This record gives sequence, structure tokens and C-alpha cells, in this order.
Amino acid sequence: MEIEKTALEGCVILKPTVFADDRGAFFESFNQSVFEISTGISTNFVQDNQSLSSFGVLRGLHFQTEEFAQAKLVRVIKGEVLDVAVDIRKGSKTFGKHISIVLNDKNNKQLFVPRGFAHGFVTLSKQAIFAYKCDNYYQRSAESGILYNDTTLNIDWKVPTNEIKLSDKDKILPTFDQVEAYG
Ligand SMILES: Cc1cn([C@H]2C[C@H](O)[C@@H](COP(=O)(O)OP(=O)(O)O[C@H]3O[C@@H](C)C(=O)[C@@H](O)[C@H]3O)O2)c(=O)[nH]c1=O
Repeated sequence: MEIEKTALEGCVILKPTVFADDRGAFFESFNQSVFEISTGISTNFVQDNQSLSSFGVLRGLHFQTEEFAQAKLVRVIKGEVLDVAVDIRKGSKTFGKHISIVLNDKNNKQLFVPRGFAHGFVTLSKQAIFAYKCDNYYQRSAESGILYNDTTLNIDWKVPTNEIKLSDKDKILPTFDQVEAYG
């Protein structure tokens, strides 16, 4: 397992060791002990999620508020996405900053997104299966988010605006300035 720190403290890229042979390939997509030892992060994941999206589908930017906040370990099983995490932690020196990383079924990269981040992705391939672990349960009443094209955040989603597909819910998310910081 390779670990790469990012510009945002607590956001870590993980690259599992892949064992390829003439049958195909194998890797451990999650091993709690390896995760904790290699990242130094202690979590208790309680929910696994999976979504299927077609090209241009943008899910985000999402987070759950306060005590319902979720850390996520995200990856792509099939296809390719541009994954984005935005720091919304009160007092963080990178508050309002974001990172973006290409996750696909070739690089097998995973991104750990701590609590206190808004998270989203856009699908770059024809289809993408996105999978993630969460350390807190889904709570509909605590759902919140930030508009993907917020001008303060200024995220380059790499997909032309006219090809981006959003849910009705994501079309009316608040702007960054309207959102309360985490913590
Ligand atoms: C996220 C979630 C949704 N749902 C339901 C609610 C709704 O009817 C349907 C689709 O939900 P959404 O449109 O919110 O799904 P989606 O837009 O894929 O939401 C996800 O986006 C990514 C970027 C994240 O970071 C996740 O935390 C989550 O917010 O699934 C659950 O039952 N459990 C869950 O954990």
C-alpha cells in the first residue's frame, strides 16, 4: 500500500498493492489494520455505498452536517472520475481550498476524505461505478452541500458545462458563502 499526502491535511491518497498474474489481478480494496498503520488514521467505517453514473454526471458537492459528518474512503471500480474534496473545517489553514484527483479502474487509487469536507465527483468515462466507505450512517435530514460551480471555490471539473448532468437536489445547493463551516 502506497500512501501519498495531499495539500489538504488529513486527505490522503492510497494505492493498494496489486497482484497481477495470468488470471487477471487481485488487490485488497480495504484492510483495516493496513489502513490504520499506513495512514495513522483510526476510523470505524459503518456503511458501504456504490453508485453507477454515465459521462458528465456530477454528484456533489455533498456533506452531512455536525454530528452526522462522514469521513469517506472513495474509489472507482469501473471507469474514471474526477474526484474533488473541499475543506470546510472551521479554522483550517486550507479552509475553502480543494483538491481534485483522477480515480479510475487502472490506477486503483483511493482517496480518504475526512469529516469536515464537502465531496463530489464528475464521471469522465462512458460509465463509472463509484464505491465508498463511510464512518457514519446516512442521515437524510443532515444532508447538505455546495453548488459545484461556486465561484469562490472555482473548481475545474474538466467537463464542459453543457455536458454536466446534476440531480435536481444538486442544482439548488447553497453557495460556499452560505454554508456553515464544520466544527
Ligand atoms: C447517499 C445515500 C443516498 N441514499 C438514497 C437517497 C436517494 O433516494 C438516493 C440517491 O441519493 P443521492 O442523490 O444523494 O446520491 P448521490 O448524489 O450519489 O450522493 C452521494 O454523493 C457523493 C458525492 C457523496 O459524497 C456521498 O456522500 C453521497 O452524498 O439514494 C441512501 O439511501 N443512502 C445513502 O447513503
